[in-house]
Amino acid sequence: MISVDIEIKLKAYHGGQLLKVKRQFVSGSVTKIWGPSGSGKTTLLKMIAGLSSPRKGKIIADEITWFDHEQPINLSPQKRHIGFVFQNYALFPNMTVQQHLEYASNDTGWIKRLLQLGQLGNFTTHKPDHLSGGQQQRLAILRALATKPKLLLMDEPFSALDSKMKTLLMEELKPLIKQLGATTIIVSHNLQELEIFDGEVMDFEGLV
Ligand SMILES: Nc1ncnc2c1ncn2[C@@H]1O[C@H](COP(=O)(O)OP(=O)(O)OP(=O)(O)O)[C@@H](O)[C@H]1O
Repeated sequence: MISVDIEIKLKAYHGGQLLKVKRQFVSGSVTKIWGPSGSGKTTLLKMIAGLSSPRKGKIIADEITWFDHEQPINLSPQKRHIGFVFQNYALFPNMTVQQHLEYASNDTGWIKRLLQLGQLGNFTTHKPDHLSGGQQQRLAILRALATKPKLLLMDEPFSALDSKMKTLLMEELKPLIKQLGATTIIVSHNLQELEIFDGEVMDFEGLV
């Protein structure tokens, strides 16, 4: 269970609005986050991942405090053991597909399975600038899964994929996430595309 009770002062949204999020994410569940552009969806993911700090509040994961502004405690992203798919992929320009995955995992069987999942088996020696946008996005997803994270945060993870690839990938991703037992939070502008995942919707409209 991840318990989030935080306040974030959004820097530019209508001149500095306060975003309050109080929510529990049940272990192994999928939550789909939807809301207007600029409402703070990415910012929330970054706060959970430890890449930015809330103004106030607490984040507790399985009884371990990740963030508490009073104590103060702020665990580094490395200690939170999260898989993060960034909206802009954040790939390493000098690493090949294979190196991206080996950087995150030394489980060769798992890497092979991920390459199959993302249909990147024929591109293992390619660096990001020799991959299409959709291939880059798939690599970002595979890299996030490589560490077998218990918490998977995905920010618009399917936006660059054609509908056939999207469906295929999601169909394979669903059992894989279940196998990992990963608590999953997916930000998407298109809730319909996430239909395959059973889970609650968290609506950001009206939160700020
Ligand atoms: N670390 C931060 N602390 C406070 N505010 C931030 C931080 N990072 C970004 N912001 C501001 O928060 C607002 C929301 O940005 P964010 O990227 O979270 O929106 P979003 O809902 O993900 O939007 P989109 O759907 O367009 O991706 C922006 O105005 C941005 O400037």
